[in-house]
Amino acid sequence: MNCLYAKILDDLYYIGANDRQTALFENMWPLPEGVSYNAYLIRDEKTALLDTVRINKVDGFINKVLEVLDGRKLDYLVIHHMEPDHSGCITDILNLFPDLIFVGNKKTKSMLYDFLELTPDDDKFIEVKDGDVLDLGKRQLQFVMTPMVHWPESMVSYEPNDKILFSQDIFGGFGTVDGAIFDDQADYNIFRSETRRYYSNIVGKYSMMAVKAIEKVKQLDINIICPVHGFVWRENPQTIIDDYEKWANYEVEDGVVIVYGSMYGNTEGMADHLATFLAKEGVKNIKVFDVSKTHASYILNEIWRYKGLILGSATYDNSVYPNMYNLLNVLKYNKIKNHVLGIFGSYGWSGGAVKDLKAFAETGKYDVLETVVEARGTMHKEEEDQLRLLAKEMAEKLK
Ligand SMILES: Cc1cc2nc3c(=O)[nH]c(=O)nc-3n(C[C@H](O)[C@H](O)[C@H](O)COP(=O)(O)O)c2cc1C
Repeated sequence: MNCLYAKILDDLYYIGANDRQTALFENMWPLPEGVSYNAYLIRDEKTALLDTVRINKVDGFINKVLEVLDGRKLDYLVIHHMEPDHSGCITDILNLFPDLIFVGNKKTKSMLYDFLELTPDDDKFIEVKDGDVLDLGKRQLQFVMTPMVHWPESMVSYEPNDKILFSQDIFGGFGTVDGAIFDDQADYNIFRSETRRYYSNIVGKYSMMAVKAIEKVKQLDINIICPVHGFVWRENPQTIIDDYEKWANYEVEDGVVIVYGSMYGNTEGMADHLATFLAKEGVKNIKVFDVSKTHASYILNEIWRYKGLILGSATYDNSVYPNMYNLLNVLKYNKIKNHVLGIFGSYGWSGGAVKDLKAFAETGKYDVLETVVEARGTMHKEEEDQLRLLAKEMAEKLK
């Protein structure tokens, strides 16, 4: 039965599960490299389980919890986050240890009823607020509220003796933990893109709240970060703090993402010409995506990374191409900032795509390039020259 287990420190254990079976996280985001659900168990004068895993991994998880408890009962179940990928086994754990005491905040308590129909008595639920401490014996857990990162009840806890942050979704990423549970056992560069894809698609829209949460946890002296997805950071926790801080502040690198929506190749041809012109202008990182082919989560991941964004669309029923419309919505609700935006498109008779792209540009905080290129049918010499100009304007902005 799949279940991962590792000793982090004396009487502190990682218990988690790799999920390579689920195709789509939240039934939306592709998981080609899987995802891990991480929980932690502290064996002190009191025992405490920090979160659980998704229900599809319940059997292995329960076995491992029992093994690590080694005959002891579970005193506390700390719930940092009620999303089902972490709360999925709560009822099973409660069935095993009916006397356990839940630890959560006010919102957690109501969610226990909303999602699991659990109504613990007052003496079976410790309601914590910012700064409250749960004493386990040698170790304590100090709670820090991190609302909307990325649910209202989300909170983290800090263990001051060993300087450990149990950070729930914050500092997590997609990708299974393949043998290497700790950051010093693996090359993070291999996982960075999947971590950014997790951030940009799952946490990104709450970036304002993420900035606040990161500011709060940065006040703590941290040696180890234990998130609920991905590595345990014990060698270089600052690496993931720096990455998250950068992404939450929409800090970007030089480079351009071109995304196009095209049925018969006219818009695609413009995109390829534009990429060539950008390269000639000396732009180094250029990525071109067909909006109908690449899942929006990958496109958003690259947009989150690079400063330049150029959107091109064929006209479809007087409007922007439907799959591009979907991406525009993704960009809108993620409140993308710090980007230079270019626009191009193609139409057959009365147009519509470029008009819609221009209207989209006004909905966000984009630095919109002056040249907008619109071809009737295929790109002609005039549009080719305009695309060259558009590339030049973008390159100038990246200098
Ligand atoms: C299903 C369909 C619907 C279209 N609707 C419109 C339209 O409403 N207005 C318009 O000007 N052109 C319309 N066109 C024409 C395309 O926008 C035009 O052929 C464009 O060059 C296609 O670009 P592409 O080769 O990148 O797909 C439509 C084309 C198709 C195939």
